[in-house]
Amino acid sequence: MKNSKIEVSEGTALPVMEAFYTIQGEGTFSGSPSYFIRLGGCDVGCVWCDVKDSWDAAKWPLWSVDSIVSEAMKFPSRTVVITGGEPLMYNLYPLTYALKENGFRIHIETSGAHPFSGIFDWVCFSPKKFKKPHPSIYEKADELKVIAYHNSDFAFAEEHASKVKPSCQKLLQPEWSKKENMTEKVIDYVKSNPNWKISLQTHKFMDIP
Ligand SMILES: C[S@@+](CC[C@H](N)C(=O)[O-])C[C@H]1O[C@@H](n2cnc3c(N)ncnc32)[C@H](O)[C@@H]1O
Ligand SMILES: Nc1nc2[nH]cc(C(=O)O)c2c(=O)[nH]1
Ligand code: SF4
Ligand SMILES: [Mg+2]
Repeated sequence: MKNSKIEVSEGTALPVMEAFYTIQGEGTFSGSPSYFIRLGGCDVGCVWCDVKDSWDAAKWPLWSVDSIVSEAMKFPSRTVVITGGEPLMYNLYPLTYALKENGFRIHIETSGAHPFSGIFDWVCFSPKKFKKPHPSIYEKADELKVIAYHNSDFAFAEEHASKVKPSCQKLLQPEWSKKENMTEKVIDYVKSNPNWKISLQTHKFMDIP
């Protein structure tokens, strides 16, 4: 067995905080049954992050790529969502290659703060003010999902919208703790700017993972 640090740097073993079968709650594929793989580790530091427990990678066990894939195979959906933490902190080629070989459709949820790696069918890019995105994300993003927490987030959303490819879906998602106030603003913004759509965290309303 190789040194585990080398395995993580090569992406053949990864820290897994949790892996669970649920319904994609957000974005373009909201409502789709999906297997979520949540990798541990994030250095972005969003003040409103709903999964702060994920930040310290050392807290989470290392799983081999083979064990991640064999767990995913136990569920009926062939769509996996790789999230975190920030999944692009790792080399995602070994994991995504192995998932593809086993017939999965692969989505990612990322802040884009690290260089892009891996093979994906759908890339959800959620840029953050707390750590600038790496330029490699802009040509990869299929969905731009900006969290509306403050009024300045609409201008931040437009700044990133100007850099993604024309086919990229543009979504505004109210930050959960500010949803009473921000949902109203998001509704008004989208009605005046119809190239945007609303994304809600529907899993939280349904009280599912
Ligand atoms: C927990 S993050 C993990 C993936 C990656 N680090 C990222 O931020 O895209 C998954 C998604 O949840 C969103 N999110 C996190 N906390 C949120 C909150 N309090 N309200 C609304 N969306 C939130 C993120 O913007 C991202 O789109
Ligand atoms: N149901 C459900 N849908 C989600 N979409 C993105 C999530 C994430 O945390 O990346 C998430 C999540 O945590 N649960
Ligand atoms: S980038 Fe994602 S995981 Fe990291 S702090 Fe922000 S929302 Fe949380
Ligand atoms: Mg979540």
